[in-house]
Amino acid sequence: MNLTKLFDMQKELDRFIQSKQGLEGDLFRQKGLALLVELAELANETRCFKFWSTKGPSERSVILEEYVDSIHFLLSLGIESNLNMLEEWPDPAPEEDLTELFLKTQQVIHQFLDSHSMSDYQAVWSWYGAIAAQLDFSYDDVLDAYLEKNQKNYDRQREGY
Ligand SMILES: O=c1ccn([C@H]2C[C@H](O)[C@@H](COP(=O)(O)O)O2)c(=O)[nH]1
Repeated sequence: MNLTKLFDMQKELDRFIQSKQGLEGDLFRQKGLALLVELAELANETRCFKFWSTKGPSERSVILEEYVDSIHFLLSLGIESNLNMLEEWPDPAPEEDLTELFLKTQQVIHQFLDSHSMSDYQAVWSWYGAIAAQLDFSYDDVLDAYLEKNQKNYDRQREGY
């Protein structure tokens, strides 16, 4: 999937949020922690690791919205570190069960937060691609949900979130 339009939309949204909140400067570390939190929220909605519970996962739409919250912060981190020239979503990492995918993704996010490198940034995208595949989300599903949540984020700022 081509990422150029998403980077452009994210840049606009970030600019809007920062001006609304009266913020300037580097928010890389805050956004890094935000991405780790969103990843954990996503894992929590899938309930993939909750061997002690018989309750099933949340509704698909809830899981998809959590997924695209991560995509917002992943795009935003790319913009903060001038890596938004990445044009295509890198191929997904190999299939594994969801628990393993969440652990690997968390690991590569930490690596990227330390290195700021393009290769680690691409690796984070690859692991998110593998999570999407495992959850049966197509690129179109992700794109549509991103567009919807992007709009919701503007609305929330306007309503004083
Ligand atoms: O600089 C920012 C800050 C927040 N968000 C978006 C990403 C998520 O969709 C949402 C997270 O909000 P919470 O519901 O986790 O508060 O905010 C951005 O896109 N850019």
